[in-house]
Amino acid sequence: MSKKIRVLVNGARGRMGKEVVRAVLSDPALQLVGTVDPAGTEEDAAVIAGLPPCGILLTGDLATTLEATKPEVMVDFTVPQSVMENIHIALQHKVSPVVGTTGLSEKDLQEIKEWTARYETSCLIAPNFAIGALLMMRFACEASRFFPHVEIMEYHHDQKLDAPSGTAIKTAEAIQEERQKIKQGHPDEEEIIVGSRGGEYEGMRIHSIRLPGLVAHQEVLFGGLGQTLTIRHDSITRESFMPGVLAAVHRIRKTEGLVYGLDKLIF
Ligand SMILES: NC(=O)C1=CN([C@@H]2O[C@H](COP(=O)(O)OP(=O)(O)OC[C@H]3O[C@@H](n4cnc5c(N)ncnc54)[C@H](O)[C@@H]3O)[C@@H](O)[C@H]2O)C=CC1
Ligand SMILES: O=C(O)C1=N[C@H](C(=O)O)C[C@H](O)C1
Repeated sequence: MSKKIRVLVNGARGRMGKEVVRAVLSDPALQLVGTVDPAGTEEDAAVIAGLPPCGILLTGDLATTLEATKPEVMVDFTVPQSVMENIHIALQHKVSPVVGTTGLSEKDLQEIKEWTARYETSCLIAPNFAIGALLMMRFACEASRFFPHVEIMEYHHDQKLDAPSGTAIKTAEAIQEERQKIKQGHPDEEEIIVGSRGGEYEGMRIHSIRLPGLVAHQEVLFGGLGQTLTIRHDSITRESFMPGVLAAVHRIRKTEGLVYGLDKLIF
């Protein structure tokens, strides 16, 4: 059997981190070597994830843990405030980040690209790891060639820190490359309550809904003459992201530079 890929999970105490710990432990080709989360150190990562102990304890400092455990890949589901520093530290240690954390700007992506070149280490930034979400984005791009009037509605749990979601931003960016440029809505429309028409990206409106009970959902709604078309994806549980995360962990070391979007790695 070929050598196992050594994996560190950053944010291992979070909703996604626990799911990733379970997924990595269930994949015989991967070896969980480290778990980091300042919210709860010295606890067994598998126990936190609801499994029998695996002997890997949570630690609080990424750089020290990278040096001690020597992973090849760091999976990061943390918070927008720390993700840039996490990526920089991992790349400095020649560890490939597989990043699901959202809230990164275009400027951030440019900086990460420069780091990947400087440290000669690949990095994946994937706003959404669910295969269905990738297809939703792809189908939305296709539809926007025929229906340039489009609004994006994203629905998430109310603990989410960033708005709009990384997926909505990626969808709008991808649609923008395909669709005819137009100004949507009535030229004289007025917002009586500020924000009613949502955020604007290149003439497209993005609406962010936050409610308990939701996980991660998105509708791309197109309007044309006498018809509408809705393309919708629902992540009902966070397991939906795991096949994509595992595929990325398996492939990231075989690629170079910055990869933005899981579609670039698997389609
Ligand atoms: N790309 C994708 O497919 C998906 C992306 N996400 C994104 O992943 C991120 C995490 O989401 P959740 O797990 O729901 O959040 P969460 O709040 O449940 O977990 C975040 C964890 O990161 C930890 N953390 C905070 N600062 C840290 C640091 N400096 N180093 C290490 N750990 C740190 C927190 O203590 C917490 O345990 C969010 O940005 C979210 O938008 C979530 C689901 C899917
Ligand atoms: O915070 C979440 O939960 C999610 N975040 C990602 C995003 O911002 O698009 C991916 C998914 O929608 C879940």
